[in-house]
Amino acid sequence: MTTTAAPMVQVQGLTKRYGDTVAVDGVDLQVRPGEVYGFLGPNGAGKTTTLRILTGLIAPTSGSVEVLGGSPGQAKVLARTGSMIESPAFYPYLSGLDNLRLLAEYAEVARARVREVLELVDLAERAKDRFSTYSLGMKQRLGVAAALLKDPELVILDEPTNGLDPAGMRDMRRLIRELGSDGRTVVLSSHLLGEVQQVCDRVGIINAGRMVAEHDVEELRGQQELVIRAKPLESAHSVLREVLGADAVHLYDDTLRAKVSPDRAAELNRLLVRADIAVSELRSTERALEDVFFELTTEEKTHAG
Ligand SMILES: Nc1ncnc2c1ncn2[C@@H]1O[C@H](COP(=O)(O)OP(=O)(O)OP(=O)(O)O)[C@@H](O)[C@H]1O
Repeated sequence: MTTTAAPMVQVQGLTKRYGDTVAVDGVDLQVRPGEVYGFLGPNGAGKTTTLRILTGLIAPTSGSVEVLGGSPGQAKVLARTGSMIESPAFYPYLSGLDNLRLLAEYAEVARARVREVLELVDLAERAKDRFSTYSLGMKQRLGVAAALLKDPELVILDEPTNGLDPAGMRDMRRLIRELGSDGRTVVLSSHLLGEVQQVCDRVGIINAGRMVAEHDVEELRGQQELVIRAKPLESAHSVLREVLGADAVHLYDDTLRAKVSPDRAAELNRLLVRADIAVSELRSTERALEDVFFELTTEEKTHAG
């Protein structure tokens, strides 16, 4: 665990182009010591590209990237970083144990550490079975075990639950939470909101190569809004827009969602009734991360034209 407050990862204006494709477009992000940071975005948003840059696998086109106070790929940085980017490669005919022993030897890590990481990822009992007999979840957990061999301060995992069944996902989530509570800093990418909500402290949302938001998960979850069901809905929409501003009211299925404090419910109800609108429901709710995500990514699309 690090005692300095300096960020573990500091990225500014990061851009990566492949010919005409801009995979990552001016991304800023900051990962703080000890947090589990979720890098969330739909397929093709630029998550893997960014994580590959953070681990020094590829070079950025432009922008500044600092990992653990150094440059990605530098030996002293790699020594303190563990990563699993895309599916980890292991020898199918060797056991999990022997695969890790080979890696440990290569990385000059003590053999005893192999047992420790197998325990950590809950694979000790199947350690002597061939890799090819493992379930996808076990293969992924072995990938995490490999990433942990050097006892890294920073762990970078690209879509660690991708393709796993519900039980495999649950085990992986539990493992990530354990890593986080151990004082390690974890950066993971995911296209699953629920997952990020369950395991991360902070989330950076990326869409079409651009960072659309960076928030505390609690802060996002804690945002309140009013759900209003009324007839005619369009009239209710225009009344609320007038009072609250166009940005604060959205149509969502057959309801209106207003980003206001629940204290204003009675006042808004009065206004609607006075305008001859029948209000059948008016309640406050916490905004789901999914709504926030949807709103941010569609806004971004609109801005991008
Ligand atoms: N080596 C490459 N050559 C050309 N284009 C690439 C390359 N790698 C990624 N891209 C493109 O860059 C964009 C971002 O890809 P990236 O893999 O980073 O997204 P992602 O968010 O990780 O999505 P996924 O979850 O689908 O992997 C995509 O349009 C992708 O096709």
